Amino acid sequence: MHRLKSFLMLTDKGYADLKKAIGACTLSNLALMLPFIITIQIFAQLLKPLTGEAVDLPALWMLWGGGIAAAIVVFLASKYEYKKTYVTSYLEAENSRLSVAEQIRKLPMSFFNTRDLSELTTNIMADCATTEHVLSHIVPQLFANAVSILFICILTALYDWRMALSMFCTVPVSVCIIWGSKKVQTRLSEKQIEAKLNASGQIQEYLEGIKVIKSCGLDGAKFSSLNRALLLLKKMAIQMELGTGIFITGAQMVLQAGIGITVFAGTYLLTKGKIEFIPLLMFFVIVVKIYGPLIVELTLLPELFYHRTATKRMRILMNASVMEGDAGKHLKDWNIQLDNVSFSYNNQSQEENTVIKNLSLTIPANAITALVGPSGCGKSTVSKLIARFWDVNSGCIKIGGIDIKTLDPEHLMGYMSFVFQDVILFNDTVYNNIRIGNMNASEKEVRMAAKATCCDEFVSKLPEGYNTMLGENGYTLSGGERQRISIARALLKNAPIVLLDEATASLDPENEVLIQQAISKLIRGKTVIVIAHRLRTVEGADKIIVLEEGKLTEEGNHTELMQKKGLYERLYRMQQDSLGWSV
Ligand SMILES: Nc1ncnc2c1ncn2[C@@H]1O[C@H](COP(=O)(O)OP(=O)(O)OP(=O)(O)O)[C@@H](O)[C@H]1O
Repeated sequence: MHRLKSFLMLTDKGYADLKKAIGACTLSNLALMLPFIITIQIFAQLLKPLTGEAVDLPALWMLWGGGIAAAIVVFLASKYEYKKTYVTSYLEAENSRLSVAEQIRKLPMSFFNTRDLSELTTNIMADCATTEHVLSHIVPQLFANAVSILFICILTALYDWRMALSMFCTVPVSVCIIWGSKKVQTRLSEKQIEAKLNASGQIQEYLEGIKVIKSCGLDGAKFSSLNRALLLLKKMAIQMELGTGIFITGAQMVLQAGIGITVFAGTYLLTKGKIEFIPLLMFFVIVVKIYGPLIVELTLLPELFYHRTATKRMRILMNASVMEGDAGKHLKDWNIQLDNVSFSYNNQSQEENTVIKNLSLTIPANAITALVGPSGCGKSTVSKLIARFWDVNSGCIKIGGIDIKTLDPEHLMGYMSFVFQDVILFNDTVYNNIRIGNMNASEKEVRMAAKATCCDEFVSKLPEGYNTMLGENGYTLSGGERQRISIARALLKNAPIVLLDEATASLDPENEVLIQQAISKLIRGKTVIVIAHRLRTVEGADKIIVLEEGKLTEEGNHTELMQKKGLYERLYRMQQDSLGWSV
């Protein structure tokens, strides 16, 4: 049973509930036998005149009474079963969705590098729905049916083992057929799930990229690749149905041969005088009745195989090791130090994969440090490593003398504010989008942060001011407005370390002035790391670190670096020249 818990990835409560659901389902199945047993008894009474015996009327009335009582028991047992199977399975599905989301929050970014959004959405929605279905419609029924069948098998065997043998002799053969098809079904399930993921990925890409698709005239090409993905999905779904259908139908045919064997064996025993007519009739009624649950059992087993395949990715996700660390260690000094750090995104040590190479540098506390260098030199990567989005492959990063690998990532994040070029806004009100920076902030503090970052003026023009819904990723706002909201968020968080990654790169001069004003309020008295392409914007930084191909090449302030006449000076001059460029 414990294997079932890990197979279905259940929580402790979910596992306890599943055991209750199996018990309730078994109880309900056994209760359903009561009317059947009573009907047989009534039947036996009514047929007595055929053998010259008299009908026992008081016994018959008792049986009618028993029938009514059995109906009440069936009703109560079904109600209990419903509550225990369906209600608890939906609760458990909700829990498992939450635990997947919780796990995703704790996973290192390296985990996401090999997975796309549609796969993770499938993990949270479809895989959890599969578990929900298995919990509500498969496992309890599978176990309960098995118990009921075993119960009837024992009862009939006690009465007449020869008839029991003829009734159940085909069961092991048909179960073996289904079990033997496990490999084929797993392969078909894998292919179908792969096709499903591919199709949902294509749909997502098509919808997300609709602007580019239209502007580049890719409608035809992109639509045909989406079309191909959907056709493949259809093909795989049909293959899956056919593949499963062949085995299930084959197993059912073998199973139902048991009815013929029972009739043949019963008739043979009757002609030899080894069984009486009425018991034989009862066996015939039982055999017809029992084959219903047996057929259901044969169709439920393949669903269990499918579930195993469908939840493979979810299992990998839930078993992936999360980033850990101490949440109780407090940082008191914001001096950041990188000691001989090397890093590659795919965790491989070959030179061509290494993005950061034996990098040692110091980012002084309460000062502005700029990371500059040619595109792809590793500026953003360094900032991601400092925030522990990824762990370094070798060397170490210390903040205030403490290795950040020993700190809980969420705890570490509490010391940092980020302003990225790509602002992520949620489909919520302006107010709540700012408050994300500090969920404990009062309304006054949120409004103050919005005013300080020049959000107030555009928010007051929105139809419902701070209560205006922003739509998915704030599509109703301009780039500059979105950026100001993200700075308001960071200001509200008031973290001692601020990371600015190309925060003003794509803004027009008017917006840039507003954002510079907002940023200067945000970074006052903080340890600031600025990543910038336009060197003009970091001329005033206390320290400028120049990177090239993941290595430190120069460091100093603007004047010192200009005097060195190295890479920085070259890049600076090139950018100055390009200012005169026009179309
Ligand atoms: N998630 C990722 N997975 C694999 N490689 C990555 C990933 N992110 C960045 N890289 C690679 O790492 C290298 C450094 O990227 P990074 O974004 O740090 O450079 P950058 O200096 O910030 O560039 P830019 O100035 O163009 O933004 C690049 O070669 C890039 O292709």
